[in-house]
Amino acid sequence: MCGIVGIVSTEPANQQVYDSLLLLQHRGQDSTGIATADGSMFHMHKARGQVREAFRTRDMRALLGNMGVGHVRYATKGDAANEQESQPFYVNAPYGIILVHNGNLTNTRELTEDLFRIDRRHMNSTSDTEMLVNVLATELEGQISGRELTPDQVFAAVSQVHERVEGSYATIAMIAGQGLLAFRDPWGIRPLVLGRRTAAGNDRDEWIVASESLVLEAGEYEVVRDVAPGEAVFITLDGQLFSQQCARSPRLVPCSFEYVYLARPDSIMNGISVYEARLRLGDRLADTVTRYTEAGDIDVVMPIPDSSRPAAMNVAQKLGIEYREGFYKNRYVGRTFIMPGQAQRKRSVRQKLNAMSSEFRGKNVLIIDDSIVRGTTSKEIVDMARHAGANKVTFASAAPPVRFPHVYGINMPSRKELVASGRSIPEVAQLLGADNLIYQSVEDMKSAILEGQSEITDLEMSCFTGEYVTGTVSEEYLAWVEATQLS
Ligand SMILES: O=P(O)(O)OC[C@H]1O[C@H](OP(=O)(O)OP(=O)(O)O)[C@H](O)[C@@H]1O
Ligand SMILES: NC(=O)CC[C@H](N)C(=O)O
Ligand SMILES: [Mg+2]
Repeated sequence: MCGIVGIVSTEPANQQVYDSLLLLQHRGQDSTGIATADGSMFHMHKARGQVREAFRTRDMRALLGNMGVGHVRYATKGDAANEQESQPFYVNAPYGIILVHNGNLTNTRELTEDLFRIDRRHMNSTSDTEMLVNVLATELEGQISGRELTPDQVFAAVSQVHERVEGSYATIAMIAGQGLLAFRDPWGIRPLVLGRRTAAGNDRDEWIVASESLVLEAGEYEVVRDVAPGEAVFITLDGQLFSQQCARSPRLVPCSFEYVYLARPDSIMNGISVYEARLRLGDRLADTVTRYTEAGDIDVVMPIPDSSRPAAMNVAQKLGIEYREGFYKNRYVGRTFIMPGQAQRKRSVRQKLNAMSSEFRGKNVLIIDDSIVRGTTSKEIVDMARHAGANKVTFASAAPPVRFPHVYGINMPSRKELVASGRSIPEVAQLLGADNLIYQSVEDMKSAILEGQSEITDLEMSCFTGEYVTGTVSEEYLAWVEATQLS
């Protein structure tokens, strides 16, 4: 779950891309990069870590030109610490392409072989994004005839990309001297939204494509629409927009985990407000809590900041029990779940959260989190609550048990590390040290997220159900992922 942005402006793009990346920081903290295009010349700066520490003034000054793309990385393939695998990725032909990608390709083994043997292209990393840009380049090369690149040729190349790659990919690419291309996989698993603005005194539109709508709002762009699953959008250097459906049978099946945890609550994704989805997750969870508890079991309801706040608020309201904030969060520690490596994640939970004894002493607490994945957070939290003097600890998750690997851009590749995999709910409760553990059901999660809208009938929920929407995800593939991917 990386964050991506692309801009075709009438002014220098560097600051706009930087500002957008700051707003997408919650989607990835491993590394970041910006590339701009000044005529046919590309400029790029990439570095490890977060946006604020990665770009100095001199780096920004060198990013010339009115078109730009940016990326914040949360690695899912390859090496989180390897700068060579940070994005954007560049290939020098045809024309020169620079690409950013949010998602994860699931047929990288086949692609590695084909890219080398058939396309004779050399990959210098294990990143799936390097493969994606090379497939795009090969297909674009195959479509170009004559001296001019046409939108139809670009769209034909994207259609070929859809045929060759599998998995999830929300993608933005700059083609030197030509324009900006954005496309989304045929299931629309990862998000991508299109925006437009016309600056005062300007006679042409400026365009933005980004992972989340809050970026558009902040830049005073009007939200045009989400890029459709399988669709490609091509914006020329002078601001003309062309779009076309490039997939054979597109169907919107967006990732449920965006609504549960990943996205910022102030974003609207595929027409669904993330904040409202989280409130509704709280409503449904309250009903389940009522079924699994007795009167007197809960004195106060508490969120684990930050992501579970909306759900916890509505649980409290629906149960008619007081909402209190007993955990104080250190705002200078980033999101722990998206940090690489279990040791760092574990250390950071303690640095990030502190329990206030006055809120816990002698009380029966219902602690709400948006999800329990590895159990890193919840185990520490239950322990902290007990040390702070809690009497009875009930723990509830606004998402169902995570039992299966996520292979579409969220780094949970191995069943071994998922606390609910192969365990019953009482066994997980015991492991976390909670007196009672309550999970949202899959049906309730789905209807809470989709309530009130009719266009989407399905969500990508594989980490909860084990059902994968794309082709090559088999038991054999999952075993390979478990043996080779990051953890
Ligand atoms: O079971 P785990 O493996 O611990 O993962 C789940 C936890 O990780 C996330 O929090 P995070 O600290 O990343 O971000 P937040 O501040 O947005 O809640 C999520 O909100 C859960 O609290
Ligand atoms: N989370 C993501 O979207 C990751 C993108 C890409 N697979 C990488 O690892 O860099
Ligand atoms: Mg959290």
